[in-house]
Amino acid sequence: MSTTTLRGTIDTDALSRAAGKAQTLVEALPWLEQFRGALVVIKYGGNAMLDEELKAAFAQDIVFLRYAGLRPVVVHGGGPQIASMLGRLGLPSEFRGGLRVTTPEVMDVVRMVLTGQVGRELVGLINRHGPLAVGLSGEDGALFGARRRPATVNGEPVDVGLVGDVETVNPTAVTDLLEAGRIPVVSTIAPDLDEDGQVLNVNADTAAAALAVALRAHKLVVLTDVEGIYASWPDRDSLLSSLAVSDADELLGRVDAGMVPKLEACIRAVRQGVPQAHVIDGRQPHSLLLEVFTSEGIGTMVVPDGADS
Ligand SMILES: Nc1ncnc2c1ncn2[C@@H]1O[C@H](COP(=O)(O)OP(=O)(O)O)[C@@H](O)[C@H]1O
Ligand SMILES: CC(=O)N[C@@H](CCC(=O)OP(=O)(O)O)C(=O)O
Repeated sequence: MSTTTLRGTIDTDALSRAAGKAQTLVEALPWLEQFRGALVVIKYGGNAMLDEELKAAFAQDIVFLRYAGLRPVVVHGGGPQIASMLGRLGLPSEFRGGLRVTTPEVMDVVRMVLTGQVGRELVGLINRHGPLAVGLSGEDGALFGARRRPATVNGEPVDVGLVGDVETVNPTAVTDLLEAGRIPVVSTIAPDLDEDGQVLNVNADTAAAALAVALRAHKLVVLTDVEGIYASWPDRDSLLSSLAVSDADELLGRVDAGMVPKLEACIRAVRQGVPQAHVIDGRQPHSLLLEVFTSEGIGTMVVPDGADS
């Protein structure tokens, strides 16, 4: 629609679109105030990482957070990318109890793909916007120390080889980078605390939670390939917007597949002092910005007991 004035034509539709954009920016103001300087750990999952446009949008969001005054730390996975490289090399890709069976040959591939490929690519995408991102793995500066853990299948422990759980975090390598204004991009390979020179394959969700705790992060955000946490998966009407940590604990027995380590990560982070942990849809472009800067948020938020009221 247009209106003619003495000075020419005013496009009233364009004006109302501009007002909508301004409204979106203004809505972000309280969150910009609340999160100024806030340290946020973002776990970027393998399946939400397969589309080129989504990856570029994710990198934009991370840079946006940094320029908006937050301190983002990226922890990435890469399960599908590891599977693809194992396939190319003719090695088996097997999971038991949600964890990859990791022989010494598989460990070499996991380390090469996470640190040498997936991490490098994310660093490159972020650095298109400026020299901000620096990649590191749990080996750098002794960031992580891990101990071997078995998987649990039908309540029984099952050996999955060179797989570990993070037990120690020395966050100095990350905090040094943050102080220098950088964006750390972490791959989750960890030295074995019990065997000198050995490294272990660590699930990226649980490693992100351990890092969020050690850094006293304001929030942990886990991007994945589903809208959030469903109370009774796959019932699409059961998406949860928020849940208390003891309800999350109770739900743990009823979720399966890849959601188990994500829910465990949220519980671990919140129980150990991170005020909020989110599972959001990495398939939706700019979901991270919607989570941080809009009043409705997006996905599912896990909070301490009593904080959800
Ligand atoms: N209760 C639940 N809510 C949401 N997703 C669930 C639930 N239970 C199982 N899932 C499954 O978990 C998957 C996410 O895990 P995964 O594919 O391993 O993620 P990523 O590759 O991001 O690490 C979802 O796509 C869904 O199939
Ligand atoms: C022990 C274990 O299973 N490690 C994972 C590490 C990568 C990861 O967690 O990647 P996503 O976040 O993409 O699932 C693996 O080897 O696939």
